[in-house]
Amino acid sequence: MIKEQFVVTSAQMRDIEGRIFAAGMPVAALMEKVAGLISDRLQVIIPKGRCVGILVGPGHNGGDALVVARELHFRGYQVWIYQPFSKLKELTNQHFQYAQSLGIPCFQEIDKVPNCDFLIDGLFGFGLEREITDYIAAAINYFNAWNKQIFSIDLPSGLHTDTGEVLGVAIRATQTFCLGLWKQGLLQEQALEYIGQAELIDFDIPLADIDAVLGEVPKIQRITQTTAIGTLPLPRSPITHKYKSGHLLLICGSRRYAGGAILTGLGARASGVGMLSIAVPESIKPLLVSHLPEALIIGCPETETGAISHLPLPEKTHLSSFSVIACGPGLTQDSTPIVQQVIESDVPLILDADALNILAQLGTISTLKKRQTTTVLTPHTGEFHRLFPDISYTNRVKAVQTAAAQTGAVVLLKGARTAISNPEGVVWINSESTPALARGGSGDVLTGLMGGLLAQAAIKQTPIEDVVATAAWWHSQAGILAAAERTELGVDAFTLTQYLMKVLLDFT
Ligand SMILES: NC(=O)C1=CN([C@@H]2O[C@H](COP(=O)(O)OP(=O)(O)OC[C@H]3O[C@@H](n4cnc5c(N)ncnc54)[C@H](O)[C@@H]3O)[C@@H](O)[C@H]2O)[C@@H](O)CC1
Ligand SMILES: [K+]
Repeated sequence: MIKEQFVVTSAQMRDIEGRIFAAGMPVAALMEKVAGLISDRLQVIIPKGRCVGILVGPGHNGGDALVVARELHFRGYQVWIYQPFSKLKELTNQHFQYAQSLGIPCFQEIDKVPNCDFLIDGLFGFGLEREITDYIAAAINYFNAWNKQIFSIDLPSGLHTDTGEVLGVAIRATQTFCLGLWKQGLLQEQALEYIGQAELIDFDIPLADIDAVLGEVPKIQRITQTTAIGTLPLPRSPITHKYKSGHLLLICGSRRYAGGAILTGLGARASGVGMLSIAVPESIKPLLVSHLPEALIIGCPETETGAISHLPLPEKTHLSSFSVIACGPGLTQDSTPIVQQVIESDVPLILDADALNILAQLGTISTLKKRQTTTVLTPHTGEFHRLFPDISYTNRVKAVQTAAAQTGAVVLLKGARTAISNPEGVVWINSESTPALARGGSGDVLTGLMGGLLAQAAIKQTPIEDVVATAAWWHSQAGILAAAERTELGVDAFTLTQYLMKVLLDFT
């Protein structure tokens, strides 16, 4: 396990730091170490000699900020301090006294502080307990309105450490230096606009203390390159053959949405899956064959609206001859019998897009209850709400944990911070993505990629949620690389499929 993987709540962070202090590490020493690391980072980012305003809170977040103030002062920056509180924690107060003794200008009144281009936000960290009100809220709005670069210590002040919700008002940070371990709130979608660029400041928390508090298998983990690459079906065994690399069946497309079938097929191709079969309405079979000559295209009888009416699988190749089935992209809602058929099968199944809307109409929980084998649901927020109308998704971690527990499925909730939970509540969060992916078709690509990876994983017995997490990571890394090379406007779903292979070369 690497530090970047862990995700903690404020209570867990409190417990972990409590163990460090109980073991003898003085609080002041840890504060000095942490603030020293932050000062080193700031010295690289903020040009020498510039004016830096330090916003100081009443607790140890403020203490961190005061140590940073002292250090930047000695390194030649023009530092001033804004500290509007009457009661400070003991250690924070000592640092405040010392900063004043050094002649660093300190202000208690907001309208007295001089202008400057860089602010350090040390108002609140993981000790924020309640909504921020009156003169503190006014100060936060005041500094946000400056539209200057703000560097937040641990968390942007005002964000709930666990849910990422704004407690009244919050600092809009340019960069956030998260201390020691990623706080859960920083991985929640609603916090994104306040966090800016987030980075972890590792201050050598012993793994033993983390394990003691989080347990052997931490409930919530952040997907990292290390965890994702480790789950890829690489390297291949030299004696493999096409049937040992999984056989994926995609059931997708309609006369109206032929493109969805093609994009899903291209996503599956990029996964390296050994055998790929794609069931589509007969009328678009030639189209699929032309885009995916290596795939076995199954032309299906279709309804008068051009949707698949049933699967003409010759008796010998019935559904259970496939390692995985992925169903839904471009299906339209006229293929209910197909969705029922695959749900009743005993084949590991991914349901996406229209298959999810059909599942919602059939009754999510009651329909899935019968399934004994792996099911993966990949809704975006709208589909999630239709599937689980009474689960709130403001805290997306809790939302996927609840949905997974209720259905017995692995649930992936798409978004800027995609969250994945297995039925036992073990959660993966994909913490890097790009708005470039918020386009029609990119979800189809993910479904195909995920299906192909799951089909190959069936052989290695990799936990399902780890494979789903790897698919989400790979998909977003391809989007990030494509956006870097083509801008965020240049990542259409087809282009995305081309970058899936390219990005992997950077990581393997
Ligand atoms: N625990 C430790 O000793 C260490 C903590 N560190 C820093 O200390 C922070 C945690 O420090 P604290 O636990 O003192 O808490 P914070 O500094 O995050 O919160 C400050 C204080 O603000 C008060 N407060 C909370 N909500 C408020 C509100 N809405 N309006 C007004 N006042 C409010 C609380 O009484 C709290 O004590 C971390 O985020 C990190 O920056 C690091 O220096 C590492 C060492
Ligand atoms: K802060």
